[in-house]
Amino acid sequence: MSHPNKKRLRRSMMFLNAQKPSLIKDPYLYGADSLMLDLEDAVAVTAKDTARFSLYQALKNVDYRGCERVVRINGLDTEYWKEDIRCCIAGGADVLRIPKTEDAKMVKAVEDAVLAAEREFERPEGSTLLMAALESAKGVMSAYEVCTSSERMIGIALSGGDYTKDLQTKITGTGVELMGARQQMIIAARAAGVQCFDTVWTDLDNLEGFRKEVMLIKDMGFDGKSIINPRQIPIVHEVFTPSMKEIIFSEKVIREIDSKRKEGIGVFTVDGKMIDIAFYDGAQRVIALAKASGVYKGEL
Ligand SMILES: CC(=O)SCCNC(=O)CCNC(=O)[C@H](O)C(C)(C)COP(=O)(O)OP(=O)(O)OC[C@H]1O[C@@H](n2cnc3c(N)ncnc32)[C@H](O)[C@@H]1OP(=O)(O)O
Ligand SMILES: O=C([O-])CC(=O)C(=O)O
Ligand SMILES: [Mg+2]
Repeated sequence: MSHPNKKRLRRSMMFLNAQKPSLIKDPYLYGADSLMLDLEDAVAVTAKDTARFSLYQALKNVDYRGCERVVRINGLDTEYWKEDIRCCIAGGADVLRIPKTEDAKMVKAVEDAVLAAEREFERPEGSTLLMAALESAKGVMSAYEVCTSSERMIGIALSGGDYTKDLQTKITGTGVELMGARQQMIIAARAAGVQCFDTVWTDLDNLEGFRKEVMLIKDMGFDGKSIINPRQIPIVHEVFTPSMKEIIFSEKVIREIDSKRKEGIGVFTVDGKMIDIAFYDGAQRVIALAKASGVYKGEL
């Protein structure tokens, strides 16, 4: 099974609380690549049923205008997750985010419930995608097995709040406590051919610190970031969208490699930088990201 949306653009994945009907009505207006409607930690235990009901109504009745609808279900150690899944599939969610994922067995349990619900509500089998949040040392240690646990898996996301609790440290704002997890997760995701997303930044008014963190994770290779507030969207998009300078350089690299190959030349320079075939895929990736982000005006 290969799903057309498995690798779509997911620079910004914005959480919103499914408990508040006002929040989930028209949030696509903010322009995040994906919306993550939360049934888990943003929803008080006393409001789980009402949140699920308002989520179902929103999935059924709101036109999200192409914005991907991810739902974070409750954890597998709760009494809620099975009903969450039925409600998501009945409503037509695009992706389910599994919180606190520790191993492939947990993904398989969700996959079984999703397939049963797709049959029950007559949705195409395999149409619902999955992603897994890793929120513990054990989860991060299992990153590769989780990435390869299901054909439905789009990728893994670091969940720094719960993860640092498990590591017996805290979010410092410097990123030092998340370094090992980020490195291990991006390597696992790339080895498995799936996407990798960074954790939320909760220090809402510190937008400079946020920008630094986005730049760091972009340079590490991440595909995007979980976010919690519309103010964070333009920063993520600015950092993740290739600049005109990068686009023009990548075009030159692609064209020069194509033409030098015909002349039998393997290594040369572009704007004073050594280039050979090893740089081809990276340049193609910049152009693909520019196209997906809607900023490419060239002819490649
Ligand atoms: C550790 C974890 O588990 S993280 C995942 C769970 N957390 C969440 O889902 C939290 C999502 N975010 C939020 O609920 C809010 O942004 C808060 C509570 C953090 C801050 O709320 P506020 O102080 O109201 O933020 P702010 O003043 O920037 O809001 C501005 C506008 O954006 C809206 N807004 C804020 N956050 C969101 C959001 N995540 N999605 C959609 N709209 C939002 C507000 O409703 C407000 O709209 P209005 O001007 O029409 O009233
Ligand atoms: O997924 C996230 O980034 C939010 C979260 O649950 C956590 O930090 O524990
Ligand atoms: Mg968490």
